[in-house]
Amino acid sequence: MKNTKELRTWLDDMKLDHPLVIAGPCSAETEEQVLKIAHELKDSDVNYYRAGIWKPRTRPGNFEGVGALGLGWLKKVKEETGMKTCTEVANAAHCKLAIENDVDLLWIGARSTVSPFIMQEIADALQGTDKIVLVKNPVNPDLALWLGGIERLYTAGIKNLGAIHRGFSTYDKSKYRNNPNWQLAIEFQNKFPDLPLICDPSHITGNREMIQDVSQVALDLNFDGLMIETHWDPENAWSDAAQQVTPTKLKSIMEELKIKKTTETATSYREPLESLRAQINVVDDQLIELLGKRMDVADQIGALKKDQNVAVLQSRRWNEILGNMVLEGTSKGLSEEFVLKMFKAIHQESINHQEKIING
Ligand SMILES: O=C(O)C(=O)C[C@]1(C(=O)O)C=C[C@@H](O)C=C1
Repeated sequence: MKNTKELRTWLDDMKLDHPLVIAGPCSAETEEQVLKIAHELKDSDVNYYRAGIWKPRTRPGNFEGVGALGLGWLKKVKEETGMKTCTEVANAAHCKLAIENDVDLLWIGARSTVSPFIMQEIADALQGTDKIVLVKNPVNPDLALWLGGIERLYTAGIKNLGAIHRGFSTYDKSKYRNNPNWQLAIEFQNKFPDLPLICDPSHITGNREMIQDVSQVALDLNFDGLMIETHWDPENAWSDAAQQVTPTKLKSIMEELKIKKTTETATSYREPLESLRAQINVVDDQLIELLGKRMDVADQIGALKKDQNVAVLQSRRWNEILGNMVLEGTSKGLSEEFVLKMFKAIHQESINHQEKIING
């Protein structure tokens, strides 16, 4: 699959003056709940009404969705409000039922994207469909697996495609339910700048208080739209209660979001930008030059260690450097997280250099 402008035709054809908005409850619970939320969202920026019908849960025993019964409720949403509808599909049977019931947009969840078998089964079941199909990232930060899933659909003749960034599972404690790992989303855009990319701040945060901020970051990073779980009574939702917002809150989130231009041609922007970018280029060259010098010194230490039969890893020295650099870095306005990440990468490169000297 190659990047082409055609990948975004379905989105361009909608001629939206705001990001694409997909909203609705995490799960369809009752017909009354589905319709009540839909009516509250009818006169808003929402383009597609979402509701999970089949819910993959981490552990058995939780509410696993109402199943095919909910498809009739989504049909009613369309009849009564005119909003288009969408739901998650996870196997061939779901795809068949969703298409038969005229669901407009289907998404594939993170737990399905991880499995090439499931992705192929879904691609075969949807062969040639003109429905929009969005693929959530796999639970683990694996760009190739994510793109591979999308490619399976593309090869099956599905051309109205897109991706949803819902964050990545981590074992580390973090303020997010699923780590946004924005760098990976940036790499995704570098490879496929025209493939529509939607952010799911509900699953990234797991916490309704953080949805506004994460949505803003997504728009600042040129995401094309947002999928936000919305419930008329979030606290009592049957699934994901902590991350759903009310329809009123969703509307205020949309109003407060600052939508920025991709770029600007005015000289008042271009001229100072060019001069600042020239400065960045000089500093980047210096950084590379210095890193090269540091590795030369590491090579010399490596030769010494080889000579004296000493181990490459020197934890005490290494921890001393890390501690000092975090202090230095934070005093210059750098975050501890960044300093640690950067020096861990430098240390790894230094070890690789010494390994080559010692064993090469
Ligand atoms: O000080 C050393 O012994 C080094 O080899 C240098 C260095 C570094 O790059 O700073 C590399 C490996 C060690 O684990 C500790 C530090």
